[in-house]
Amino acid sequence: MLYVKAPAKINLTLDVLHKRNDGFHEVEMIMTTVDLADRIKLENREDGEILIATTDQFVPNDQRNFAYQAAQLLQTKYGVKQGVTITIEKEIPIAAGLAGGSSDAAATLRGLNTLWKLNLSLDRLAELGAQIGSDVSFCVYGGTALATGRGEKIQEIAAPPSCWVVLAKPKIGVSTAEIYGGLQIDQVKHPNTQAMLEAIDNDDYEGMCQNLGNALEQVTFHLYPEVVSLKEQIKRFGADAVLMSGSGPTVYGLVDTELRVSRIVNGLRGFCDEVYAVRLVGERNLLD
Ligand SMILES: C[C@@](CO)(OP(=O)(O)O)[C@H](O)COP(=O)(O)OP(=O)(O)OC[C@H]1O[C@@H](n2ccc(N)nc2=O)[C@H](O)[C@@H]1O
Ligand SMILES: Nc1ncnc2c1ncn2[C@@H]1O[C@H](COP(=O)(O)OP(=O)(O)O)[C@@H](O)[C@H]1O
Repeated sequence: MLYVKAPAKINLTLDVLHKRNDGFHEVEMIMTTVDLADRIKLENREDGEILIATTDQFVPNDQRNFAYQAAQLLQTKYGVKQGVTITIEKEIPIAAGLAGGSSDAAATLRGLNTLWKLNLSLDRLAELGAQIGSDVSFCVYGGTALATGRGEKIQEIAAPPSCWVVLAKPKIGVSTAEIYGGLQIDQVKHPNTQAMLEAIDNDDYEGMCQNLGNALEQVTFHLYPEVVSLKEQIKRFGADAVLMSGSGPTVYGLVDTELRVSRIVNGLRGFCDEVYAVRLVGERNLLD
């Protein structure tokens, strides 16, 4: 039996460059891990079955679960005869832009690599992860990275300046496919990825705050105006900078003092039920 942690990610930048012939979009994103994590228990089964148990009734408990797909991929690629019971204690909100499902898949890949003694490299696990979803490769490594391609090409970068992150998720679930589908490529507002890379490199908190940017905001904001109001609230209650993560609808605020974190969290009471005060993890492997 083995426990693995599956942390959420946020996007510090998300740029969309163009639409590809395979239907995906070419992206350039800076992603970083935060210390809000699902907990996954992996227990060997001699009957070869893959079973999913989850604490959240809205998470699928069959082949649709990305953790199931991760286990099945390892079984078929490497002729594994064992099965596994995967118990997912869900902490990361679902369909939120925080890569919860992708991180569960990545943690399952890492965990089963150990439990089933497969001895695969992280690079190989990340390659396999890309077959499940574009965000899984990043989640295999965690830490902070520049992700390109459809999101699966990962280049590790330094950890961003340490700070608090207030995450707020409105009561709506967003479909990533719908948001990419609504994007008009000639109207994209491109973030300055280079400036963000420089800010991170220089451990420059203000520079990081000034250069947050997400090309998908305009689509999600148009479809769900409540996300715009939430972003305004977080800013008004004192965050240094605010951005939507991924395709949304979660919005996060960066703050560098604990006192202001509680002010924002208290201020959001009544506007938003799902609020989390977390920290950037930034570096790889701090959570396992
Ligand atoms: C927007 C981002 C940013 O990190 O994250 P989330 O909001 O999901 O957390 C990712 O690009 C999401 O990655 P992920 O959620 O793994 O997406 P996938 O399952 O691979 O794709 C779901 C659908 O989104 C669209 N898609 C996804 C990635 C991409 N580069 N271009 C796309 O057009 C496609 O329509 C695809 O069918
Ligand atoms: N382990 C899982 N946890 C959460 N959602 C999952 C999981 N496996 C599959 N899903 C499906 O993935 C969809 C996207 O969820 P999630 O990964 O939480 O969001 P996002 O892609 O916005 O980061 C959900 O609607 C759900 O049906």
